[in-house]
Amino acid sequence: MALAATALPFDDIRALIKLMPDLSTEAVEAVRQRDRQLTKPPGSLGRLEEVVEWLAAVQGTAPPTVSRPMVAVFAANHGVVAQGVSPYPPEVTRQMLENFSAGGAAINQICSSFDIGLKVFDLALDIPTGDITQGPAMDEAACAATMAFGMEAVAGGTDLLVLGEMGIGNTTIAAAIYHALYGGEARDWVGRGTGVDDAGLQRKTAAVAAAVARHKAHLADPLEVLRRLGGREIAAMAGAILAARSERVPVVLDGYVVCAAAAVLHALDPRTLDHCIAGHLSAEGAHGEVLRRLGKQPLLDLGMRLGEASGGALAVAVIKAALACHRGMATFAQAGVTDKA
Ligand SMILES: Cc1cc2ncn([C@H]3O[C@H](COP(=O)(O)O)[C@@H](O)[C@H]3O)c2cc1C
Ligand SMILES: O=C(O)c1cccnc1
Repeated sequence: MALAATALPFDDIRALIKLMPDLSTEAVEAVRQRDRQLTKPPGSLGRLEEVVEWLAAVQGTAPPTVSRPMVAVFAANHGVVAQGVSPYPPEVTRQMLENFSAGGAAINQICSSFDIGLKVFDLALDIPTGDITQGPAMDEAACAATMAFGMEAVAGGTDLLVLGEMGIGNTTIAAAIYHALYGGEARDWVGRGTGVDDAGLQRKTAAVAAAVARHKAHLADPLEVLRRLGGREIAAMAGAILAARSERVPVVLDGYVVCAAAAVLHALDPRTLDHCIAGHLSAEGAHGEVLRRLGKQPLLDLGMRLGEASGGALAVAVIKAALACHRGMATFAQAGVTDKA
């Protein structure tokens, strides 16, 4: 990409969005043509059929392939925890990374159940971002550099990417982003996260309201929302989504927190999420409204509210089965089954 030497980092991101490849309508047509010949009534696999069309559209090939699915978990710490917004201390972020390495977390078990690779990225856990109620989370250079890190992190090596996060306090960060992008009242976007009590919920709502009020004059630009109210894992995931698009890699979004990264990109240009699917509906209350605004219907609804990419990774099981049906089922001619007249 040719960029002027004077270009600001955020301008690089905007330039990259303009270069996004379109999805392939030819590949979708080829998938539909094969689907019509498979031994089942047309449309009977419902959403599974759409999933295969989506994979083909993104990858630009028919049939599409999912041979190396990968979960990428981005971890960061947040200054806003000083406002008493999480029942857990920020040390838990690092402790959970150790748990991921040891294989003891939910995401380890889900990945091994469905043969999914797992990579975890530590985004300077010892240096929390600024408390968003007091000032910006990051400066522009740090935010753009973290987006670039997210792009590099997922480059190559996968044909289906699931994004996830670990960061104590990040449901407050996500709520602030939604409140900034979508308006309404702070309480519309705030949930209990890991389980704050009523007093904690009040502190959380007050922190989200205070953060958005403090930065109000600068929130018209979604990238300013990201740098002022976001966190490093959110910025890295936004970068990862963009990189996946340029590499034609389909992306599975996890829950309420991951979708905050998606929402920033969607506000810049809704087409940035054409290669993304919503893995599940989180039990964190506002997630349904977020998905409605993003125009995404979740694949699963299991009452989960964990993060770590757990809901997204479970959706890979459905995606793999959808593709196995498409690639492996016999046609009416092959099986000697009579098609409808
Ligand atoms: C042991 C443990 C494991 C987790 N795995 C994901 N999260 C999830 O909870 C955090 C956000 O919730 P809040 O905003 O309420 O702090 C994130 O780290 C998220 O990934 C966890 C949280 C805990 C405590
Ligand atoms: O849905 C999520 O992303 C979520 C919900 C609660 C806690 N952490 C993450």
